[in-house]
Amino acid sequence: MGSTPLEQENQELKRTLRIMAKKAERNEATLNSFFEVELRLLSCSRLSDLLDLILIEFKEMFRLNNVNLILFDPEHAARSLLNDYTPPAPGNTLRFVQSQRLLKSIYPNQKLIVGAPSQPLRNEAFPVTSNPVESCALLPLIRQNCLIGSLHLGSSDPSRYTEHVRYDYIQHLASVVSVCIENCINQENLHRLSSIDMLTKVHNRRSFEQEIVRELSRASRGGYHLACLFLDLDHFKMVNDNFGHQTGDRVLRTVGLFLNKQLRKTDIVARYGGEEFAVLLPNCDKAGALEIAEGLRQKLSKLIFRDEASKPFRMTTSVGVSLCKPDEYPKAHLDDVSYQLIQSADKAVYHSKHNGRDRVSFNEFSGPDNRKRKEA
Ligand SMILES: Nc1nc2c(ncn2[C@@H]2O[C@H](COP(=O)(O)OP(=O)(O)OP(=O)(O)O)[C@@H](O)[C@H]2O)c(=O)[nH]1
Repeated sequence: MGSTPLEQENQELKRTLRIMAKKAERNEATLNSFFEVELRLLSCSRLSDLLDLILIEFKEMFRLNNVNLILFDPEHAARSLLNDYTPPAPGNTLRFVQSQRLLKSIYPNQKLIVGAPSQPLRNEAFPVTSNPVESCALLPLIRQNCLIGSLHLGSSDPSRYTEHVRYDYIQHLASVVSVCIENCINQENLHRLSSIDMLTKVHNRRSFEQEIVRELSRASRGGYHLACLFLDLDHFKMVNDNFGHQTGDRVLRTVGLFLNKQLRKTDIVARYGGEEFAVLLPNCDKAGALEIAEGLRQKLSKLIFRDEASKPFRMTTSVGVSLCKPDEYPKAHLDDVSYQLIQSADKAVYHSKHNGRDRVSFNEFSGPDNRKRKEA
């Protein structure tokens, strides 16, 4: 027997209700995952972590085929923080622009773009892609009414982003991404500024003293040596006296640049005082540290500097080396170990100066002495 129209209507209503309940469930799950994403964005303090989250994890979290980003970076503020960063698809997923022309052409009214992209838009937003983009959301990244970038979400599903739906959440997401990008760049640059020596662009003394504790902790965990070199330019006062302070400054800048170039990325170069540089060599034993120290001394003595009248001159350097294996002092406070390691390398420089300069001396690390640190 067939059902009555009332029963049919009832069944239809029930079906609609079930669909609506499913939709509500889905929406709630989406909203929750959006909140999660937002929290993760806000907790990134490094630009590279933030970019990984956007360019790699967004794809999976939002089930997208492509996520690309353009950043307006006129003064290389972002790029300078990303020296070691490789985007997931280099050259395609992350691009930097120095002028706002491209961004202004994509967003003439600074408004979100959704739907199937036109061919020119597709070329700009998804320049090289193996996955078809049938619909997309292009989000203008705006700070203080200024376009700072563009985030492109691409899907192979033509119905994923359509012109007839409001996308309040992704608009909100774009605002959060914009704030996070700006914050990461500012925070990291501020941190960098406070840790570098403005004249030579290597670490300053404060930063060196933080780094040495960090490196000692790493060396202790890894069970390896940390070598510390002190390099003190000989008779530097004469450079200032004979050629002027500006030439002296130029010498210091050149030496800072030279040391940074000569050493590995994992080594730390710092200006410890006026004409004194300090270097940390992680995972380097005595023979290795002495060889590096001697190599630096020899190369430094061959560097040619010029005075204000372009007259060439050379300089020599006294070097002090010490090293320790911090896991041999498991009970010691790392501040005490670092204090003693610095003292030890400083003593070694003193020996070099005392024995005629332009040489490398080694001083045996005698173990941490917490009394000395407290007296100092
Ligand atoms: N141009 C310049 N000179 C500096 C700077 N900081 C310190 N100095 C100078 O570095 C010189 C250090 O002189 P001294 O400590 O006597 O050492 P030195 O002449 O190198 O002699 P030895 O170390 O004994 O070989 C002083 O003249 C300081 O004025 C700086 O930032 N720029």
